[in-house]
Amino acid sequence: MGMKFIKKIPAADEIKEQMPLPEHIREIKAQRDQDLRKIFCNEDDRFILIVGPCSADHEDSVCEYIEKLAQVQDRVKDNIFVIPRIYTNKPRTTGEGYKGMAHQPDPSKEPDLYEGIKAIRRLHIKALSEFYMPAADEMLYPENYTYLSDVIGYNAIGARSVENQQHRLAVSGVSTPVGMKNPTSGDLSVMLNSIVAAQQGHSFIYNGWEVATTGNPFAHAILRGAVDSYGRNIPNYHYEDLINISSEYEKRQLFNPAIIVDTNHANSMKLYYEQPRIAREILMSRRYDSLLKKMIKGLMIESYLVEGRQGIEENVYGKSITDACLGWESTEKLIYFIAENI
Ligand SMILES: O=C[C@H](O)[C@H](O)COP(=O)(O)O
Ligand SMILES: C=C(OP(=O)(O)O)C(=O)O
Repeated sequence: MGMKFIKKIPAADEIKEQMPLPEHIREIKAQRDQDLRKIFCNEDDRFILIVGPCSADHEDSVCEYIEKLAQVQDRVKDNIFVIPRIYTNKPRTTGEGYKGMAHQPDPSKEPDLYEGIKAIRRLHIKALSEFYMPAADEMLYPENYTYLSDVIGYNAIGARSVENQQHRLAVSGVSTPVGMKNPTSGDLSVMLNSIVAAQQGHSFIYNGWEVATTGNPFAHAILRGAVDSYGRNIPNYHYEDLINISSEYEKRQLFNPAIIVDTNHANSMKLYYEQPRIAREILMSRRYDSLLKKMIKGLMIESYLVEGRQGIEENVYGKSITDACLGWESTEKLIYFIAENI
């Protein structure tokens, strides 16, 4: 077997016991989770913004970013529900490159998965305890979800994982909203089928247990654009796309139909500075059509303290080492614009 067993990682219960979420924060989180579910049930018409760095690479810069976001959240709280992105696992197209804090708690050092698991739990607990906003993360490794299940407010299943059965079944056992992204090919039936699967209960093997789930009625769609067989980008945020997708989605008679639009990735062709323009266009489409107004519940925006991206060795504080992000000033302006124009 070409696999070396390096270290036995303690089970989630053990790590949670060592690093508990304080009781009063649990209550705040439960309230915030309840508020978010109400948005998905159409009982609250606030617009969701899932916003933050492409990857949560350093605890200090990510927390500084979220502190700024919390101040803005306070000013726009009547119209906008902010979910910070704390993305601690990164899927990679070829397997090469930084795979997130879960792999490398210090991006300049060698991978250390045991320290990584503790580092990502520490970061989620710190951000939640200081700023009271449960964050979004990508459920890249379904088996690792248990290490964070009490702290995360929103999960996404990425474009490279959404057709995978274990991801879909794991989502069926999550009680907070989970966004299922369209796959990189753009095939919408894959995304819609993943929602069908996640909304039903299943029995399967998970972390050495036979488990049964009841289905997640808050599994929904995230549109992130696509790439064709020649590597060209095909956005899916334009008015006609949104109308077609919303009608297809409605036909399936799923629980709580909802769409989040990712303004970066293949929608912006990874041109991070296009995100404000794309966000404006989506707001306009939403205002124009009542079905879109109901279905499009929010946006996902990639943003960090400093705009753009850098090589992992460059060490600019608060600048992305994965995909290029919008800088803080443009992000703040964009959030206020959205708050005034939804
Ligand atoms: O969001 C980040 C990236 O788009 C995703 O992880 C894939 O990255 P890569 O194509 O640079 O590997
Ligand atoms: C990896 C991400 O997205 P996608 O799965 O759409 O590529 C992401 O949102 O960081």
